[in-house]
Amino acid sequence: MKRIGILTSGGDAPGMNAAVRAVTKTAIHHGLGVVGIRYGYAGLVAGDFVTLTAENVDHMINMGGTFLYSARYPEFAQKEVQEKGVEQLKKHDIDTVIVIGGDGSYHGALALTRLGINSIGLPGTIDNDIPYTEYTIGLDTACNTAMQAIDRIRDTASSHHRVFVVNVMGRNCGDIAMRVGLASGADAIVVPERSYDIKAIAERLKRGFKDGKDNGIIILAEGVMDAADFRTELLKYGEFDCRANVIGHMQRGGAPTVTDRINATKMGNYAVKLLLDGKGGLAVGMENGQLETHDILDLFDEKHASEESLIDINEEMTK
Ligand SMILES: Nc1ncnc2c1ncn2[C@@H]1O[C@H](COP(=O)(O)OP(=O)(O)OP(=O)(O)O)[C@@H](O)[C@H]1O
Ligand SMILES: O=P(O)(O)OC[C@H]1O[C@](O)(CO)[C@@H](O)[C@@H]1O
Ligand SMILES: [Mg+2]
Repeated sequence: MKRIGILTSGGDAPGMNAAVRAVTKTAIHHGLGVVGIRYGYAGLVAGDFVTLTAENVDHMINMGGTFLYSARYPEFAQKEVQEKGVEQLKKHDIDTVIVIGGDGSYHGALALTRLGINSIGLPGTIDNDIPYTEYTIGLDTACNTAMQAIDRIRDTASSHHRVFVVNVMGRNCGDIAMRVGLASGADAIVVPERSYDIKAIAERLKRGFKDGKDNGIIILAEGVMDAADFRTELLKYGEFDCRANVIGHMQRGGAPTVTDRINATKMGNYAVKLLLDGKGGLAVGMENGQLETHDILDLFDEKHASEESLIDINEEMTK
């Protein structure tokens, strides 16, 4: 093995830098060189490479965003573009790659492996939408950030006896909404994985106010609909003082939590060991708190299993 290339791709996620740091430090420990590829697959094809040293990644464990930058570069789905990327890697003596990104980015990692560059995918996305893993790097920080925002929204909602419909991120996956909804004591959690009854939600809110509650919070996954549209629908079933709120990209920023730092570090360390063992085309995941691997190819036929029981628990606790 010569040198490891590392890139971050897709939406940035808190903890990506911690993973890059772990890869760099572990690789150096084993006498390997590490090259940072900037701007995801776009930088790979352009040859935007930077040698990483232990000093480069110092203080990176606590930094949000990705210092390697990220990109959405759909052109990388084309074989001839992938081959240009491989040429760049060979030119720079890089024979293995670690990709930190979401499900889309994994397609690129598999393509590189098939073209002779052993590549390992680390789950780096706030969405937690990757099959065969209960956790993705950035999920915990994003949930904490959203939860803190909702705590603040509840303060103002209570002061005015208002209902707030709050959109949280997650693309087509409801995991952030489920976690944040339960953690913030939402009156309803609405996600793409489950059908919902907007009239029943309105009735529940009405009952709450009648019984003396002074606020209503609905956590709405962005994959279902916009908070503004949901508000319009809700108002057909009751007269609420109701506001729509979108937390948005704030959920992707900020210093990673302890959980994200530790898991990103473990995953980065593990990825180097997999490459040292000559492995490629694998996705690192976590099941019952333990790291494991699956063939990337197997992920594409699977759907991520959300912890939907969180919604059941929340439902059981609402009248
Ligand atoms: N089929 C594919 N083949 C090769 N590369 C791909 C493919 N699909 C996506 N990619 C690469 O991965 C990049 C990121 O994919 P995508 O935008 O789906 O984000 P992601 O990795 O799923 O992360 P997130 O959803 O968290 O933002 C794309 O811009 C592209 O460069
Ligand atoms: O940063 P962009 O391109 O606006 O993408 C937003 C999307 O990226 C994510 O933040 C991460 O995949 C999703 O939750 C969201 O739907
Ligand atoms: Mg994705």
